[in-house]
Amino acid sequence: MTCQTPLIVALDCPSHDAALVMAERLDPTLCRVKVGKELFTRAGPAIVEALQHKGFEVFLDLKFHDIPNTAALAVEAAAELGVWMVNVHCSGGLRMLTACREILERRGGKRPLLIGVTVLTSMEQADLRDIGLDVEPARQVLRLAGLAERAGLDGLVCSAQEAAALKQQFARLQLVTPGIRPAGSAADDQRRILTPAQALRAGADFLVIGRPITQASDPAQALTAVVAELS
Ligand SMILES: O=C(O)c1cc(=O)[nH]c(=O)n1[C@@H]1O[C@H](COP(=O)(O)O)[C@@H](O)[C@H]1O
Repeated sequence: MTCQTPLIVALDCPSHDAALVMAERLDPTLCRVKVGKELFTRAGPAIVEALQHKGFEVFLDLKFHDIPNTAALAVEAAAELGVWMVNVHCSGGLRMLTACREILERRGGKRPLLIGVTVLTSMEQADLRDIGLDVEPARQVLRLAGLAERAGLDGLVCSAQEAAALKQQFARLQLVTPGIRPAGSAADDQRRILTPAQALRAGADFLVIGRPITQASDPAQALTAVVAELS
């Protein structure tokens, strides 16, 4: 089934069954789905297979960040699950990123898109200062994007607020942007946010949306509303 929109719904659900109930309300021609740390830790590879069986392309969002050998083998394991996209933290460094890309190339065949997380969309300048980085988020994102480019990754996770600058400098990289909030939605723990339409206009290739859809009283209707905003 071909997905016709850039939308990726974050299935941040507490169990296999809860994720499948949510997926039932979504349409695989209107969105891909993301399996993240909570769901994968509870439900394991079986939930990825079940979602694929329902026709969804799956972004496995485990944000690997480790020594090069460990991260690369984890990425290889993700590829074996047949996921559409997998991510690693750019702050793992150039050698880690390169090892992840190389292991996918050695494996050959159909491989997932390998995407580097830059600065989490929940972080603002004060959060970076707390971890010893005296730099604006947008500047740090560009620095990490340079690493991803050198390592030959397929794209970046960033805030849509940085999309225009990134597209200008790194046109090849696909931009995956969480921190998407339809007008009027709560920001929750997100800090660097844009609306779906703003994100697309800024140059985002894929928009990750979780709670505004999954916690809506009618998730299918919330998804349709976002699709309508984008068309
Ligand atoms: O890699 C991610 O997907 C990610 C990176 C990032 O910088 N910010 C971010 O929010 N995410 C994920 O995107 C989703 C956003 O969910 P909502 O805030 O509910 O829309 C969550 O599953 C996060 O884990």
